[in-house]
Amino acid sequence: MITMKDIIRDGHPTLRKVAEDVKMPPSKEDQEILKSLHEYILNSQDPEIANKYGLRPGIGLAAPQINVSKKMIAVHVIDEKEQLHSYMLFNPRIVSHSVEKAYLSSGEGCLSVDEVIPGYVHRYARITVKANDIDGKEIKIRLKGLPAIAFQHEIDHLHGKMFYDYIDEKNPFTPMDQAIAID
Ligand SMILES: O=CN(O)CCNC(=O)c1cccc(Cl)c1Cl
Ligand code: NI
Repeated sequence: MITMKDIIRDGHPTLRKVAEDVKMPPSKEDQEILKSLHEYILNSQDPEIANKYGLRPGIGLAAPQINVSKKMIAVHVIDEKEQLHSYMLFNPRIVSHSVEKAYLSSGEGCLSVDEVIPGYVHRYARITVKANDIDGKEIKIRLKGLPAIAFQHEIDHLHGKMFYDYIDEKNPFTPMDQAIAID
């Protein structure tokens, strides 16, 4: 199982690389890695397991964060309508998005960043993602709200981007006039 010692931190070069596409159909090894990312998030959201193994909670995880520079992400998050969004994906890419932006009013955090970096991270409010599922089948997902934000945070990891790259240092809490605040 993945624990915090497997998570690489800011400054490690892999976090700034563009990850490799995963060849389809996926190998057993790639499928195991993808499952381990998803397992970490579930474990990190279980108070007992998280406490026992000292896991920082997460709603998503990307393979580069465990020093695997391949396009794999896992997300497990409940949206504002109490709908569960749980995914393990290869090669996710945003194929279309809203003009409208959104941000988490509480800002964002990252397992690969040990300090708290306050500020609004402006992202697309709605996105359409194409990806391959664990068996290699192509899927298309439309997302909004917190799941859309989480997907953008994870897909950024596959392109060497970190959430704080978007925070305006001079005024970290710039509320973009047209942007939606998500609590
Ligand atoms: O890349 C994934 N992580 O670093 C896991 C820890 N961060 C989070 O779960 C997290 C926290 C706040 C906002 C977003 Cl969008 C995310 Cl994703
Ligand atoms: Ni992160």
